[in-house]
Amino acid sequence: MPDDALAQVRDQITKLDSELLRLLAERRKLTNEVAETKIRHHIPVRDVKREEQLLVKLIKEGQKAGLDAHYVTQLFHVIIEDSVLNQQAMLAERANPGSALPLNRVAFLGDKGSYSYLATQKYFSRRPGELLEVGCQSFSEIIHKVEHTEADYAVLPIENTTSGSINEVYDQLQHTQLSIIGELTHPIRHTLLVAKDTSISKIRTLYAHPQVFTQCSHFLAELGNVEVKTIDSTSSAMLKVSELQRDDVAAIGSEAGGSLYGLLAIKSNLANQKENHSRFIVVARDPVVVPLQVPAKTTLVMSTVQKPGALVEALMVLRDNRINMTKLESRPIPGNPWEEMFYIDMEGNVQDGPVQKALDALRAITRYVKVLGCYPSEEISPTKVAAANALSE
Ligand SMILES: C=C(O[C@@H]1C=C(C(=O)O)C=C[C@H]1O)C(=O)O
Repeated sequence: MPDDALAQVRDQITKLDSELLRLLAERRKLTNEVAETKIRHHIPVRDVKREEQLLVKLIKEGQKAGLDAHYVTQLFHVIIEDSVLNQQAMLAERANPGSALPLNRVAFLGDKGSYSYLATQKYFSRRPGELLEVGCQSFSEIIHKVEHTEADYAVLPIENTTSGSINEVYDQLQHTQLSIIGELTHPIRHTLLVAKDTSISKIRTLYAHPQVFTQCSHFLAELGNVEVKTIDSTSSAMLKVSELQRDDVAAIGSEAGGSLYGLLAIKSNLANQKENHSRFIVVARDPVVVPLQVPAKTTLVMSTVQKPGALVEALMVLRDNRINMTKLESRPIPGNPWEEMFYIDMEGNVQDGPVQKALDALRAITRYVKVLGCYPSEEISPTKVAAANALSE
């Protein structure tokens, strides 16, 4: 294709992409109007039936336009997830009048470009007020900053789909008076980042956070003659590589983060598992009220009495109240060998009957129970429609 013809078609594509963005912004505005009605009439945010109808219609229309069902479904999952999360954030804000700050000072691990930084940006992009990032060197520093009003919120990674729970964060939660007020999941796409155009075979030194090494152990095992250096955060690893400007030094981090340091990605998908996500919690000094129209999660920490079956008994309380437990984690209690603290995430709102009843029952049979927070659940499971159904009608 001659250069000017290529430029012309690209020009049309650029215009179409801008138009798509404009339409998406318009759609978002309309869904915010829907949220206003839901607030007035106490209607739940999520309407899976409506989503199904919409998807079936779109899959059919897409098919006629030459777009396959999978593509249309994937696209609209992202769009609908965004709409549901925005509406949830709107409702949560209204349920906590006066809580919105003009400036949100948020403490997180690392600096610009760390995964925690990217998660922080994502979470606060849906919330009013400006964001002031407060990068920290350790989880205890993050907690300290919020406890001592040097920051308003903290964003902390709590678990990863490849490496599991982040014990240090659980241990911090045992001692703090802060409350969990939100959660989010963020895809972790580990990429090999370099400062200069080079190849993997030339790399001799590799910087990354220890969690990252765990998540990429298969890739690292294949690397061979490379000195692996652990560093306190992904952003420190990226900064180091950008400062050194050598063709035999690399860092592992996200491509988006690396671009903030002018780094090039020479290999992506380094994690052992293809689907690598981290779940982050957002904590603040005061708890929040979660409106009943929004799916909520409650996290508690408890220690059971020392007798056989004590944990089972506690879990039966959840079953008896038809509460779905989404996570159970145990951590040692310092100074009490072989005793454990149990952390439980469950679906449900502390203002609602079943969770209140369960908490009362747990208080009666355990040594200690504390609610660490009740917050809107950001795990938006995508609505499924069988493409065959959509196309057969
Ligand atoms: C916008 C709405 O809220 C949610 C988001 C939807 C969407 O983005 O299309 C559809 C149904 C709801 O789960 C709605 O109820 O119409």
